[in-house]
Amino acid sequence: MNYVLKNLPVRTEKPRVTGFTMVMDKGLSLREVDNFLSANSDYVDIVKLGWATSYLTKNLAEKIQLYQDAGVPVYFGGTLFEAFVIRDQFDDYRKVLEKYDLRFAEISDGSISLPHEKKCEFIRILSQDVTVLSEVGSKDAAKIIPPYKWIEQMQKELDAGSWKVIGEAREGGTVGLFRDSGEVRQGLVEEILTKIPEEKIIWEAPQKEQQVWFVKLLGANVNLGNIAPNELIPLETIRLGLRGDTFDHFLGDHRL
Ligand SMILES: O=C(O)[C@H](CS(=O)(=O)O)OP(=O)(O)O
Repeated sequence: MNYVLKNLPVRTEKPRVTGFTMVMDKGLSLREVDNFLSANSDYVDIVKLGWATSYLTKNLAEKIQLYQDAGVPVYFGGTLFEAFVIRDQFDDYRKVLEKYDLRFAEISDGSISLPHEKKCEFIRILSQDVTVLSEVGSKDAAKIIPPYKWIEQMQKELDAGSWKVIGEAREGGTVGLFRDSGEVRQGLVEEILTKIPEEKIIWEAPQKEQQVWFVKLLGANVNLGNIAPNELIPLETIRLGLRGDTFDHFLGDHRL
């Protein structure tokens, strides 16, 4: 850090299991990735190449290499997995992961209808090749999944071999964990936390108010995802109580 400030919450350091931040890259150029890493590599734990943007991204292999050389793992958004599966191309998907030397993969069913047992089967198969993150929740705002179902699916996916489960919110943060206004479905989150260990969950929380809510509930080292590249240092300040939104939260008795 650039100077000393006392009584800050202790942040976990890389490689992190908690306090983990997933950034969504939706088409950065090589130069932008280089700039991003030079400013942010201490704070980013994993990068998701959002949905199927990797299909169109130029210099994809070089871009993945840039991240991986900086010690930042990369994975394709779950929508890409769904795009292969719906076309009966799961084996091709596995080959693509191998071609790009990806060691992480996301399995989701946010845009397709997939029997849950089948989703778990994909998790079991893919987790033999790579570390699997699986996403729970629908991208369809009209599809409200009750909390007990979220818990059941998260548990089964972890049992099938997922390393962590991701709570769906989309890029905008207006579905899944959140109402269409962006407000947190608080009861859902609290109920999930009664059964699923906190360190096993990555909460997609693209909006600042959502990040603040999670930091206040679970502390500086909550796992958060779908963070925009230029919002990473701002998020760190929220985690550390160095932005107005959480400034008082971590001060305790350390006041004038
Ligand atoms: O679920 C997500 O966060 C994303 C982005 S969006 O739904 O297309 O906005 O999809 P994913 O396939 O997980 O990258």
